[in-house]
Amino acid sequence: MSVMAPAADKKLTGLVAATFTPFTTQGEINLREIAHYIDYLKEKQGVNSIFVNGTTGESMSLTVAERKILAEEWCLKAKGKMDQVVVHVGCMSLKDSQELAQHAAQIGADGIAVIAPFFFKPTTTEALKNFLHEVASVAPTLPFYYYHIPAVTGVNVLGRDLMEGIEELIPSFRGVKFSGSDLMDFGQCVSYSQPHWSVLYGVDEQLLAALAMGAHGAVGSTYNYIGCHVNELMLAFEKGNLIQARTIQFKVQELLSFAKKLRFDLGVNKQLMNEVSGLCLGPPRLPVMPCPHAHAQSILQKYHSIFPEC
Ligand SMILES: CC(=O)N[C@@H]([C@@H](O)[C@H](O)[C@H](O)CO)[C@@H](O)CC(=O)C(=O)O
Repeated sequence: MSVMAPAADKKLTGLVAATFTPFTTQGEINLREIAHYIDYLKEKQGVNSIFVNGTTGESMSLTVAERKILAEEWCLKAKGKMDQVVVHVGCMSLKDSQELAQHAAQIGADGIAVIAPFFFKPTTTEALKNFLHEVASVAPTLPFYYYHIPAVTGVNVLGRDLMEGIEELIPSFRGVKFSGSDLMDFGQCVSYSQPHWSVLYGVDEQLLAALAMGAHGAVGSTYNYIGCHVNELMLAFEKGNLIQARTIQFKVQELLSFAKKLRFDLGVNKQLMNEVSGLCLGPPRLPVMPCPHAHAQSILQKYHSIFPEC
């Protein structure tokens, strides 16, 4: 594999889809769907950046080898189509994370992100920072993002505390993907952030509140299938049309609260994407269970009743 030139350091903004990992019906990674997936996001959803191998991509259920093959394919097929491909390289093992970070640099990713390890959890901010530093230091030319998702990791270090002095430790630090609902911490991250950093929000059902706090963009799973509507939300907010922005945000909430009553997990989420997009992303991988047909159908019906065609 040839080593690519370091990615240009562009600020990550706007709507970023956290992609699902395509699997065959036998549960193997399905690379053939990736090019179609990218076209779908760009043409039908107006999404121009992707966050791959994250939570939605079931990274923790993939082998390191699978994650490399997937990252390579996403970067290759996104070339000339997507503005940015950020590869999540977080693992429970520091060595695995470093291997994936080096690999992301070799394949021309635009950035890497790292989640807090959550089996042996860092018990202090310093321990978490040291872990992130060790990963970032093997790919020093790649913009580095901390992936904050405390409800999943159980690591409750505040984003703002993590940011304190971080650039001295990680010169490639470029921001946080903040998938938490603590809007005070989020606001403090934005207020502390440097002009070349991005603070992106990852709880799709309350994006508007984060925009009011100054979010530079949004990363989420639902942007795979409601991206075009959320783009309108962001545009309305930018233009100061809060009524329109709120109307769209309330629709997102209506869909998600309906889905949550029917056990909205990754299996259901992925099936909704399959149904809406017509792509063949397959089932999730165990331990995530496939979505029962009846659930998928009623959520799909709700989706169509709330969101007309883009
Ligand atoms: C816990 C979780 O999966 N959160 C999602 C959200 O997009 C979430 O699906 C959405 O807000 C619906 O609850 C993202 O923050 C995750 C994400 O960006 C990723 O897959 O890396």
